[in-house]
Parts: sequence; C-alpha cells; structure tokens
Amino acid sequence: MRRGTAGLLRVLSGHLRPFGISVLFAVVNQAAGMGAVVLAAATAGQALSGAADLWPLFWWTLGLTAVRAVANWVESWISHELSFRVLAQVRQWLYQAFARIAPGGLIRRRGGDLVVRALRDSESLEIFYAHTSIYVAAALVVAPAALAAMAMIGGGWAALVLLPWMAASAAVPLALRRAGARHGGDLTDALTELNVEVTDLVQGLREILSFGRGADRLDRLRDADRRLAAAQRRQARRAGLETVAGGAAIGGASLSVLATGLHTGLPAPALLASVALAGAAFTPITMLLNVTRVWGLTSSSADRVFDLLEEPAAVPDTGRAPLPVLTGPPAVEFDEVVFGYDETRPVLRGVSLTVPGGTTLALAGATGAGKSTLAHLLLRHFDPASGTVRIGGADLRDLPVDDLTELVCHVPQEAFLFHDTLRANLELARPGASAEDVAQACADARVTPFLDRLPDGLDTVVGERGAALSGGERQRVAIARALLRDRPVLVLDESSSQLDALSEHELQAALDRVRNGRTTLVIAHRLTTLRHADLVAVLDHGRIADLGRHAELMARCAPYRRLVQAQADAAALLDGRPVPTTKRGGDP
Ligand SMILES: Nc1ncnc2c1ncn2[C@@H]1O[C@H](COP(=O)(O)OP(=O)(O)OP(=O)(O)O)[C@@H](O)[C@H]1O
Repeated sequence: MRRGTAGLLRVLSGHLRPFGISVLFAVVNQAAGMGAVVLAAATAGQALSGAADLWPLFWWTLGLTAVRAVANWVESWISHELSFRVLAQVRQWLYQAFARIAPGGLIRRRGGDLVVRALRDSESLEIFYAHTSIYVAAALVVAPAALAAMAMIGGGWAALVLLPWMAASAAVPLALRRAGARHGGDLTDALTELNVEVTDLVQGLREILSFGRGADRLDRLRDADRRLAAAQRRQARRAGLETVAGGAAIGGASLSVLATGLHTGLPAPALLASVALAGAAFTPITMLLNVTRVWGLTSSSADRVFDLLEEPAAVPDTGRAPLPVLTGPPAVEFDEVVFGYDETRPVLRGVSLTVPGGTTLALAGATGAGKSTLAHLLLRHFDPASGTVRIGGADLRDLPVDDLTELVCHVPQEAFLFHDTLRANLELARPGASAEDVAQACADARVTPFLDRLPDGLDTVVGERGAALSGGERQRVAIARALLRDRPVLVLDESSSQLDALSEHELQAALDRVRNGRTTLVIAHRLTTLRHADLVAVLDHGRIADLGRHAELMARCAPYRRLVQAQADAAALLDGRPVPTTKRGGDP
C-alpha cells in the first residue's frame, strides 16, 4: 500500500466514531433515495393499472424523500466536521514537522513546494475524509442491498442482469487506476512546479527586474502553465472516459432490466419499479466513481503530506539530561569535530576549539572554510559525524533539543523580520516583555536612534522582511532581540555588508553590548570584530590553521594576514579610499 494511503487510513482509525455515524447516515440517505424512486415508479405503475387508493404509496414516497433529505444533511455535516478536524490536525502536524526537520532538513527543499504541501496537498485530503472513505463503506452496504431489492421486486433474473453492469461500472476505474495515479501525480507535480515558479518570481522580483530577466521568467511561468494545462487535459480526458463508462453502465442496466421484465411478463407496477431501481441502484457506485476519478490526485497529495510528516528530524531528540548548572557564562568546546553535509565531502575535519566562558572567539577563514558550519553545529542544526560539541561541559546530544534554546541565542546575518510592528518583531524573542525591557534592549542595541525617525515608533509596521528598515537597522533589531532573549551563549553571524562610518560605529556599540557577559562565537566579517575579539580562530579547509589574538596572528599567520588584507581592500574599495597594505605584525 502506498505511504499516503496507509497514512490516510491510520489517521482515519483515530476517528472511527464520526466516521461510523457518517457511513450510517450515508447508507440511510442512499437507501431512502432508492426507496423513494422505486415507490414513485411503483405508484405511477399502480396508477396506470387503475388502482384506486394511491395516497398511502404517495405518503411513503414523501416520507422517504424527507428521511433522505435529513440523512443527507446529517451525513454531509458530520463527514465535513470529521474532515475539517482531521485537516486541522494534519496541518498542525505539518507545522510541527517543519519545526522538527528545520533547518537541516529544509535546506534542500523549496519554499513553494513546502507551501503547496502545507496548504493545497493537505486540503486535497478533505475529499478522502468527507467523501471517498464514506462512499466506499456505504457502497459496500447499499449495492448488495439494491441487488437484493431488485431480486424481490423484479425477480432473480432482473437482479442477475444488473450484476454485470455494476461490475462493469466498477471495472473501468479499476482498469484505469494506473493511468489515474500517473495523471494525479503529474498534476500534483505540475501544480507544485508552477507554485515554486510563482514563489521564486515574487521573492526574487527585485533581482529579476534589475538584471532584466523579466521576459525569461515569464517564459518559465508560461512553460510551467503549459505543463499544468497538459496534465489537466490528460486527467480530464481519463475522467471523462470514466464518466461516460459509468453513464453507459446505468443505461445498459436499465435497458437490460426492462428487456428482462418484458420478456418475463412482469406486471406494470413491478416493471416500472424495477427499471427505476436499476438506475437508482447505481447511486452509491456513481457517488463513489465521482471521487475515485480524482483518487490519483488525492493519493499523490497524501504521499507528499505523509512523506513530510514521516521525515526524520535532522538531529534525533533523544537527550534527556538536565541543563548544566551555570554560575556564569559557560565555556563552549568543539572536541575533534568531524562533519560533512554528505558523507563523501567532509567540511570540518577534526576541529578542536574552546571558547572560554564569557569571552568572544571570532572565526576567520576564506569563504567555504566551514565557519557557518561550525556555528550550525553549536546551534545543533546538525550533529557531528564524530567528535563532540559541549556547552558548560554538557554534550549537546544529551540535552533535549528545545532546552538548547535556553542556552544559546543566534543572531543571523539577515534576521527575518515579519510584516508586523517593530514591537511585535522584538517581542518574538521574549513574549510579554515589559515596556522597560523593550526600551532598554532598544537603547543597548542602538535601535532607539532610528526609532524617532519611524512614523509610529515601535508601532511602525516594518514591511515584508523588514523592507521599511535599512540593512544596518535590521541588524540592530536582531541584536535587540538577542538582548531580550538574554541567553548565556551567543552565535553571531556578522553581516558582511559594508556600512557607513556612523552606522558601523552604532553597530559596533550594539555588538559590544550584546557580547558583554556572554560566551560568543562570532563569524567575523569586520576588522574591528577581529581586533576586539579575545581569540581569533583561523579556519582553513575545515581545520583550525591557527588560534590567537589578532596581533599575534598578524605577526605569525600568513593566511590570516591575507584574509585581513582582503577585507581591508574590500572595505576601502567601497569607501573609495586608497587601499592600505598589511605589514607583518601590524594592521592594515
Ligand atoms: N546545506 C549545505 N549542503 C551542502 N553543502 C553545504 C551546505 N552548506 C554549506 N555547504 C558547503 O560546506 C562548505 C563550508 O560552508 P560554510 O557555509 O560553513 O562556509 P563559510 O566558511 O561559512 O563560508 P562563507 O564565509 O562564504 O559564509 C562549503 O563548501 C559549502 O559549499
């Protein structure tokens, strides 16, 4: 059984009560519907035969019609209630899955694809819980009952001739099920591709327009649209065939029963009732066919949802040790750490490094040397292949994943700001923070100087990803968040963007404040950071090439001098200053 189908059934097994009630009312609905049609036909037949009092039959027909209406309503209400409850639960699980596998497990996934899984694919499951599962169960009861009724009204022959038509109507979708699964999969893929293209277009619009690639992107969208239309056409052609086959089976069944009835000399009321029943007996099958026609789509969506739900976490959350008892900022240790994103290419090749409690260690190294990877391991986005990462003497793998956030706070290069007020963005770090705490963090992180320029101060909406703020301002907001969070260990991914002298000064003051009294691992992109760090580790191709203070490294470490020179060149080029040269043991 496919992973998605197994997942759908597993979830359904937790909701058997509402499911059973829905099936019961679906059976009543369909049976009453059939009964009403048969009685109406029988009444007409009696009328034609000149029977006197037809009112009792009429009232029975009316009664059954009313029962059908009520049962239909109850079935629809409970089955949708069931499906909406399950859907809300599945979406919750999906959000939890995102949190569980993030960020390690999400790095290679595309945002648009995840959005389709969380919204459209999960929504597609509605059809299974509100319709497919219930119609399958109802058809299993109602179809044999219809055959039995046919045997009673029209005789054994009438029931017998009905059987092959019923079988034929079920055989067509069964025969086409492989094509249905393929079409459903193609349709889901094409929809996802289009969604990914649109998401990329919206997110990358600035780059697309500034590089004049608008026309190319539109071509890509057109291609994705074309593939979607082709997949929809294939799906519609097959579904059309199934509809026609279903209709032909109903027509064939009615005609066969009519012919048998005429041949066996069935009285008019029974003949009319039999022909009506021949059509009505297909109600459960027709309802089922309406949903099995899109089963390929439902099951491929279910596969994608349950794939994600069952994806293992990037790091196993099995540690149950208590947090280390701290009397001050803890030391951070990397002990013989080996790690690679894939087994064939090690990125860290035996890194041993200690950041003494309360000090700042700056990581320097060429691009791709492994600086961010080391930070990822301290934040436990991944676990080392071998070796250990410790905070305050505790192996991170021994701690519950959530508890680690009590120890470490991350200030990324580009903090994500939500389209909300500045205050809400700050309170993300500490919900319910007092006004004094927020004001203090803003002052320490040098947010206050630009607050006055914002139209509504802290209540200013900062726009999508903080678009209403400058790069330097966004960094200061990220630092204010870290101050509010107030954790003893800080992982600081310094922004590589160059700032003007005033902004640089403000940022440096904010950074000094946030590092104060904390153990800080900083991925350094600024010369001032290297100069002020207690220790600088030079990473080279996943190994520690040297470790010392800035001045010591300038004196003895040629690769470090080259790095510092390169940084000075870049800064000077942006400033338009003449490029200074580095001297052994001196600063540029
Ligand atoms: N998610 C990933 N999957 C596969 N390889 C990765 C991934 N992230 C980084 N790498 C690779 O690991 C190596 C180290 O990357 P890392 O980001 O740690 O370097 P870095 O020193 O921080 O570089 P930079 O200064 O440019 O940010 C690089 O070769 C990079 O291509």
